[in-house]
Amino acid sequence: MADLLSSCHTGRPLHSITELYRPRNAWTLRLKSAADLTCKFPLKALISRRSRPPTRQRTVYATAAPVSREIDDQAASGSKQFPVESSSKSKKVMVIGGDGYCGWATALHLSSKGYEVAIVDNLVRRLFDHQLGLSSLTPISSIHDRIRRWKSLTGKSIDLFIGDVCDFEFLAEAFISYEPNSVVHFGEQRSAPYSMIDRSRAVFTQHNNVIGTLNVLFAIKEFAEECHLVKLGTMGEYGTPNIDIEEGYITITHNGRTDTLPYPKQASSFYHLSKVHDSNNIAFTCKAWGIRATDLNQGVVYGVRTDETEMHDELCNRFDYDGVFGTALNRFCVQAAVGHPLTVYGKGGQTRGYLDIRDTVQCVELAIANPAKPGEFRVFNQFTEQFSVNDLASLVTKAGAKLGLEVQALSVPNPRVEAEEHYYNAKHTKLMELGLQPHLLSDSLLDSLLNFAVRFRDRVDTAQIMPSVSWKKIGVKPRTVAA
Ligand SMILES: O=c1ccn([C@@H]2O[C@H](COP(=O)(O)OP(=O)(O)O[C@H]3O[C@H](CS(=O)(=O)O)[C@@H](O)[C@H](O)[C@H]3O)[C@@H](O)[C@H]2O)c(=O)[nH]1
Repeated sequence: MADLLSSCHTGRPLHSITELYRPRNAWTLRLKSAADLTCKFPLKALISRRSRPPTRQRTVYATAAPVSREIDDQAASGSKQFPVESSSKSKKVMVIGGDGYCGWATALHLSSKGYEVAIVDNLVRRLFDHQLGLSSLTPISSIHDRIRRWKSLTGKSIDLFIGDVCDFEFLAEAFISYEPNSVVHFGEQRSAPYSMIDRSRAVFTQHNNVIGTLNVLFAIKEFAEECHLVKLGTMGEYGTPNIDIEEGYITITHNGRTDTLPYPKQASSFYHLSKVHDSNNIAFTCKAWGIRATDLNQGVVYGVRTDETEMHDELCNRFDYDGVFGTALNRFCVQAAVGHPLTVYGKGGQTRGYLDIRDTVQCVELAIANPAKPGEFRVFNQFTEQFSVNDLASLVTKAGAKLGLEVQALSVPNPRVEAEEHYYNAKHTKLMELGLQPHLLSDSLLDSLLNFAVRFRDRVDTAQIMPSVSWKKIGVKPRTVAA
């Protein structure tokens, strides 16, 4: 904890979140690499000696503290029992990053659909806010209160493993004790601007994301080889090529020979690049070890409410509007609500795929319910509609006017290095074929998002709105001030 406080104080980014939860030298056995450990000590045997019998609800900390049933017991009284679908018994899903924006909504959705759910999270997203002086538009409860409230409302338990997937021993223990059928991996540093603050944040992002995913792949190989990996990738892996974007693969004829190859990747931040590296590692392990995996190349997510999160204030999701973690449409709604000009970066012709958070949770459910085959590396483009930044600005301006808000769009110098006018046409049919029923961005949806922002506008810190992370100015000196 001393480390945590000093990190918050100095703004020093952590190289690994494990630093927070485990004093140095606390383990007699430090894992340098899985291969090291496997040859010196039989890892399965080592961990099975330490593991506990499965329990209905667990909270396991990185240091393998005793199992706690406290949340269950406190919450069980007076709960409304939802029917559990019979097939759920064998459907155990581990949601890595289940305390974050997409992860929390997904964990609840899967739980409500009858899956057994365990959240694995190191809570580092909350720490980033402390370090940078940021805050969600919406007040969010602790993960413990969230899970307790869910249990009291629905009777459904969510297991909790608090720790870092970069710490393989922790991850191995979570896998062995939980025995997941599917792993949904949201547990990555997901902000492009965060990864461009300074050298150490760039290194943190790539280390955290790439090594975390590599550890998940090793854990599947070693402990759960049938387990289906559903990995959150990004549409940003493709960049903005001047040809149509396919779903993962493109068939090319070159010098008279034809092959179907991974679609070219042109990511444009250290964050987006980390996802490219992940995709390569996953594709390789599918081939080499027969892992089954689905890479969900997700677009920009908007919205905040899902059927489950709106059941109670304590289930409320986070809503980022700042220049580091806030994404385009959500930011514009908050800006409109507080009378701040909409921050269109550069010419505003940047076009991306977008989707409602209610579709994120639906897509993940569809991927889990229709798993990839052993050895298959499946790629789905996960978005429902394309918009340019200018499109979004004019939609928000119109919706704002209906609510009596005076909204203006302002072109601000683009802090990023990206094409501001370009061709963009990305395929997104595979999830539709599996049955996705999209929530498209209608007037009424935009009205409700704006109303939501208006409801919480007193919580907005307008100093966090303008972008302050520059792709070109990134340097080696640690930036300790609010980004
Ligand atoms: O106030 C703003 C904010 C953003 N933009 C522009 O809007 C576009 C999208 O930016 P964003 O911040 O909404 O989204 P991005 O940085 O691309 O990242 C987000 O969306 C990605 C999907 S995608 O964009 O790569 O398809 C996810 O992978 C990330 O985790 C998520 O943070 C960019 O061209 C950006 O320059 C503005 O013009 N004004």
